[in-house]
Amino acid sequence: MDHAADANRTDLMTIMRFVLNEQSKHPESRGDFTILLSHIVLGCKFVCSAVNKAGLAKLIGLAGETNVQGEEQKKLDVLSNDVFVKALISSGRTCILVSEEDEEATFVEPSQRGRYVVVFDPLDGSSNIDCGVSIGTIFGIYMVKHSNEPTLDDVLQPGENMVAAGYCMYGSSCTFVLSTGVGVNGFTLDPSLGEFILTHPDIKIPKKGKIYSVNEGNAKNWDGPTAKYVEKCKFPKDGSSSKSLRYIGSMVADVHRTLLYGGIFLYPADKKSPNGKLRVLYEVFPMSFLMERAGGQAFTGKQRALELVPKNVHERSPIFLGSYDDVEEIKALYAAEVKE
Ligand SMILES: O=P(O)(O)OC[C@H]1O[C@](O)(COP(=O)(O)O)[C@@H](O)[C@@H]1O
Ligand SMILES: [Mg+2]
Ligand SMILES: [Mg+2]
Repeated sequence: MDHAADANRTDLMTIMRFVLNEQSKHPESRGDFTILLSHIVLGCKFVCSAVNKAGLAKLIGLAGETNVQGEEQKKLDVLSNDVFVKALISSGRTCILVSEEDEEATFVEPSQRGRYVVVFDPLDGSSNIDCGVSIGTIFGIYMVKHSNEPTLDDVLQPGENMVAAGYCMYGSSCTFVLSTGVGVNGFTLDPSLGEFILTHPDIKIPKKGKIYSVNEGNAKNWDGPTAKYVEKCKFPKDGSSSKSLRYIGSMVADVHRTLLYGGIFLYPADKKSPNGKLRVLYEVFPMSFLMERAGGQAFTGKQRALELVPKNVHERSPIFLGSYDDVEEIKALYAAEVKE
């Protein structure tokens, strides 16, 4: 490494410096959010390190348990969940936690309680763990209404009430993407410093993209608008070029590529899964929040995704998210179906 050049990088913006700068814009702030975020970041670094040495440390394979969704839990799912639950509770800033891996919401003891609700998917893309393909962590943060008496209503809020959302992708590099409500910023972990550095300031998704991302193996069960949309991507009739298909099967990685390159990510409803597969609170909402803040859109097939009001913590929803113009097209197809 060129240390002289490194020393000259006076603009090195670490994620904590970034959040402290944001905090200073709100003189009334007590710094609670900054502390909460520092614990989430620490959890991500811990999981990143475990993911990197998974094959060596015998962390791949099944843990022998099944989670509430009936899915087999991988060892890394279990470990990541433990890491985030401990990191979040020990921040002293959380009140209620909802994890993909836990059946019920966790209400934090009054002595350790703070003002935030955190919903999270500790490890997204589990099916890609054993082959070393990109996986991630997704989170969304709400403010509790009354911290003295937290109830499930504090969790079952529409996504537009979130105060922040983000994800960390454990890929060829470890990337943390965050929105605290205005704009979206991306940070890359410098392993030699152990710090996330701002590398993707003010991310804006291209207005239209050249990529669609969907599990085409489910095509025989799709509804009309989804089938028509994918057909248009492959065989456009308006003279435009066809779109390329890219599908990793880890939402974090598929959404990250969509955010940076543009295009659309679809996990639609189908005849076998009328509510789709992805979970509203800790997959659909955080990613929809980020997409909208980056200038894109997120649609369920019926409505703007962030306006959904979940009725239970593990509820699922179809989701179409990405570039503004691409989502407009699928919205038009669903609107036309209603008129037919
Ligand atoms: O294999 P499929 O049905 O295409 O599903 C892929 C989707 O499932 C998920 O892996 C579900 O997430 P988990 O691994 O957290 O259960 C998403 O990341 C991804 O978008
Ligand atoms: Mg997931
Ligand atoms: Mg998961």
